[in-house]
Amino acid sequence: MTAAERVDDQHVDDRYLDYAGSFNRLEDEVCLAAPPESAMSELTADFSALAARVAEHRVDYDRRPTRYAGMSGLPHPILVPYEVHEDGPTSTSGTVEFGLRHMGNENVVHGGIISMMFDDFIGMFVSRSLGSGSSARTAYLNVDYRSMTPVGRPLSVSAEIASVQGRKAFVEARICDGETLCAEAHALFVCPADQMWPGVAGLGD
Ligand SMILES: CCCCCCCCCCCCCC(=O)SCCNC(=O)CCNC(=O)[C@H](O)C(C)(C)COP(=O)(O)OP(=O)(O)OC[C@H]1O[C@@H](n2cnc3c(N)ncnc32)[C@H](O)[C@@H]1OP(=O)(O)O
Repeated sequence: MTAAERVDDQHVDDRYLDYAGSFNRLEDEVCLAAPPESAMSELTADFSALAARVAEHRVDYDRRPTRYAGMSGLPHPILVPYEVHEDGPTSTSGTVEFGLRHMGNENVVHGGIISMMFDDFIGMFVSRSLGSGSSARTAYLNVDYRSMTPVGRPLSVSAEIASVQGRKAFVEARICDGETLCAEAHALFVCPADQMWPGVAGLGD
C-alpha cells in the first residue's frame, strides 16, 4: 500500500504529507550540517520563529494529523515511515527506509531508532490483527542487532504473531537488507484487562 493509498483520513491528506516530509528533510539537514557561528545564530532565530508559528495551530489530541500518520506508517516528525505490502491475521510484511536523521554511526541506523521502529510496526500490527484499536501495550521488546542497518535504501520488515495466551500476544519481527538479517525482535504485547482481544481463530489458548 503506497502512502497516497493510505491517505484516507480527514486528518491526513497530501498537504500533510508535504508538510511532514519537508520537516523530515529539515531534520536530515540539521543532522548533517555544521553551520558557522553567525549562520547558527540566524538559524536558531528562524527555528524559534517557526516553532511559534506552528504553535499557533495547536489542536486537541484527536485532531492531530501526526497521531493518525503515526498509526499508519506515514511520514511523522519522530516515527520511522514504512509501507505495509501484505497484511494477514497472523503476519505482516512491508518496507521501511531509514533517513539520514536516523543515523548513529556513519550511514548506519541508531539502535534505539530500530527498537522504536519495531515497537511502532509490531504494536500497530497487533492492534489491527487482534482488534484492540490502538491499545495494545508493549510489555517487553527484545531486539537482537545482527548486522549494521543501512540508512537511505528500502529494507524489508516483517512480523508474525507466534502465539496468543489470554491477554498476551507474543510476536517476532525482523528487518532485512536483501538476504542479510539486520535486526530481529521478540516482543510481548498485552491487551488492557478491560478490553480482551476479540481474538484470532487458531491463535488463542
Ligand atoms: C511518538 C508519536 C506517536 C504517535 C502515535 C502512534 C501510535 C503508535 C502506537 C504503536 C504501539 C506502540 C505500543 C507502545 O509503545 S505502548 C507504550 C509502552 N508500554 C507501556 O507503557 C506499558 C507499561 N506497562 C503496562 O501498562 C502494564 O505493565 C501491562 C499493560 C504491560 C501489563 O499490566 P496489566 O496490569 O494489564 O497485566 P499484568 O501485570 O497482570 O500482566 C498480564 C500478563 O502479562 C505478563 N507480563 C506483563 N509484563 C510482562 C513482562 N514485562 N514480561 C513478561 N510477562 C509480562 C504477566 O506476567 C501476566 O501474565 P499471566 O500471569 O496472566 O500469564
